[in-house]
Amino acid sequence: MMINVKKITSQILTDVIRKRPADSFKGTYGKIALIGGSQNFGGAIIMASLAAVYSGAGLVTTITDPSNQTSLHDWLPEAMFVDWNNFDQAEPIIKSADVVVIGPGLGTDPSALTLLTKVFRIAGSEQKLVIDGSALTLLAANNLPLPKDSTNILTPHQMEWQRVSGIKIADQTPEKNQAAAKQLHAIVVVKSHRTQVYADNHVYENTGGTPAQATGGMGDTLAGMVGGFAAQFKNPQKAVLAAVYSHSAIADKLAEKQYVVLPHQISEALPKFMYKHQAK
Ligand SMILES: NC(=O)C1=CN([C@@H]2O[C@H](COP(=O)(O)OP(=O)(O)OC[C@H]3O[C@@H](n4cnc5c(N)ncnc54)[C@H](O)[C@@H]3O)[C@@H](O)[C@H]2O)[C@@H](O)CC1
Ligand SMILES: Nc1ncnc2c1ncn2[C@@H]1O[C@H](COP(=O)(O)OP(=O)(O)O)[C@@H](O)[C@H]1O
Ligand SMILES: [Mg+2]
Repeated sequence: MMINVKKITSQILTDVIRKRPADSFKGTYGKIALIGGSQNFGGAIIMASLAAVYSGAGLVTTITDPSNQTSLHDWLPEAMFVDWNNFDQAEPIIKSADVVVIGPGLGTDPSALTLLTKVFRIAGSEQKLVIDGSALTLLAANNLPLPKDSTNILTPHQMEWQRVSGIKIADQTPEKNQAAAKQLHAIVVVKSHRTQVYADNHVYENTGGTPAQATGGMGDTLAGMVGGFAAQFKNPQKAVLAAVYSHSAIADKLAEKQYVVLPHQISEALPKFMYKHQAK
């Protein structure tokens, strides 16, 4: 049976980006832990962290390889750092986070699998887990079940989705994707030139996006934005839709005058973009 695909439009922005109440503090806007950034892929977790901070998240901790600490703080003094080899220090931070983003630049070596397994084990029912990049590749390759209590948000590109769902890229129809997303009990963002979101029994399709986004780090940035929005805005499904829409709307604007859009430019544009489109 034909599935009716709903379009993601600018309407989602004023619907989700609320005006900030005067009587608020950092905690009002959520705590996020971002986990990733192996020695080879340090940029991924820095771009994801940049996106989370610039989206307006209240407090951001980046749990990554110690080789990234200096460059992280060069880019983002707002983020706190934890050495991902020190799980005793990382665990309480992960447990008390409203949102955990895991996967950007995580890598697929045994230590990455151990860390992913530990995080899945402690994920709680109040938490939102954004699972991206190598975390998706690892969970597919090792048949790791998703944590059953947390709200899980997967952000695969089409090849990562093929690995996770078993559906070949050419066969990734809305019907097949929705069936696989339901089976996972997860919100699934299938990223492409017209990204689709599978959530609360609906299929949404983004109306924006430009080939100027086809560059490394663009998905890492989306993962950080999804985390930043999910940390601040109550409804997780709508927060994901607003992040997906904002990500391409900012890129479309930049691509009016640029051949390629650099992922960090999207993050840097977020504060002004969100101010402009917040609820009246
Ligand atoms: N600067 C950095 O540190 C960066 C780190 N990254 C990290 O690198 C790790 C690996 O991610 P990658 O996505 O690069 O590698 P993957 O191996 O997961 O996916 C890339 C492979 O999938 C195929 N593929 C992807 N999208 C496709 C599509 N739409 N159609 C057909 N084939 C497609 C490509 O041909 C390639 O073989 C992740 O953890 C990611 O976060 C990347 O985000 C790139 C930037
Ligand atoms: N031609 C395109 N048009 C619009 N968006 C695109 C295009 N190519 C890639 N993108 C977007 O760029 C991002 C790529 O994600 P991903 O492959 O995970 O990047 P990363 O290198 O950060 O892991 C997705 O959000 C995808 O929708
Ligand atoms: Mg990616």
